Amino acid sequence: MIKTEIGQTTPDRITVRGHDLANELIGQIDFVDMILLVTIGRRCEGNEKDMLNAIMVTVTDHGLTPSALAARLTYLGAPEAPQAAVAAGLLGAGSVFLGAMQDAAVMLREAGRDLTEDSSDEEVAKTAREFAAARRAARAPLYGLGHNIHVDGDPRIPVLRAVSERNGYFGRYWRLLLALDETSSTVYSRRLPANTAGAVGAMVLSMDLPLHLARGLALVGRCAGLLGHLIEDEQAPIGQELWDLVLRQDERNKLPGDPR
Ligand SMILES: CC(C)(COP(=O)(O)OP(=O)(O)OC[C@H]1O[C@@H](n2cnc3c(N)ncnc32)[C@H](O)[C@@H]1OP(=O)(O)O)[C@@H](O)C(=O)NCCC(=O)NCCSC(=O)C[C@@](O)(CC(=O)O)C(=O)O
Repeated sequence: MIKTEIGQTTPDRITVRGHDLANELIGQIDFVDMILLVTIGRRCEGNEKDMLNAIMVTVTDHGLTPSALAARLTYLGAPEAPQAAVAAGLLGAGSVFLGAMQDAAVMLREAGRDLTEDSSDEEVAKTAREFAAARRAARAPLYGLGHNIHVDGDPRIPVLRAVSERNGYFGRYWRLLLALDETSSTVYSRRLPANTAGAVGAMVLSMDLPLHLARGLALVGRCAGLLGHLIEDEQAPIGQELWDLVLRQDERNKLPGDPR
């Protein structure tokens, strides 16, 4: 039997996780509750909603990132297919940009396997030093650390930390992430500041949610951001200008009207 436990439908009724969509969900729960309902089969509990809302707001947009550029260039070629442009913007959400939340969660769980919530700062710092040195030796990236723009610190980190603290989710994984940041300049050629991927990874781990939600929430949130870029592109398209800019920066390309 081909089936799903997520939703069922009849001619006059749709159920989602056993709830009547029309009579129990629409107009009665919000999108963050619905995300958890379809992904893990229950609505938010305790302080989860505040955490998840903060994650969704954080990942929605970051300006002309690789994901936004991919979406707007795809939209240049296929204005009839906004879904393709959004999909193009999500395809690059991988272990380097945007999707690294999941890689960071997996790495922090591995690095913190011998730590507990009661581990001392010294134990956390020692774990971070040894783990960073081992990653360096293996030439393996420290997921959740480093940034090509926010080289002196990701402005989103202090507020995501504060959200986690006020909701009781500032635990060993957050402490380990910050300890890795702290020790990075002694292991690498420069400081690798904790970044949003690391913070979201630590938050999803601390809430004991499935790690797929780390990258998954980034995909859901960025969908809205990419939609914003497409709507803006309707009024102020940038795709052609981007293409021309790239061509012109190589003098072997000449565009109509360019000086010979
Ligand atoms: C993010 C970036 C590529 C930046 O690189 P950079 O360009 O600054 O540095 P590079 O020139 O590559 O490296 C110079 C030297 O440092 C070494 N090095 C650098 N980082 C290192 C590291 N973590 N572990 C070990 N070594 C490292 C490297 O090996 C080299 O060593 P060497 O060859 O010996 O000189 C890099 O950190 C990285 O891969 N991080 C891990 C993946 C990660 O966490 N991604 C999340 C980024 S946040 C995000 O996704 C949200 C978003 O950005 C996206 C969006 O919105 O769409 C947003 O903001 O929302």
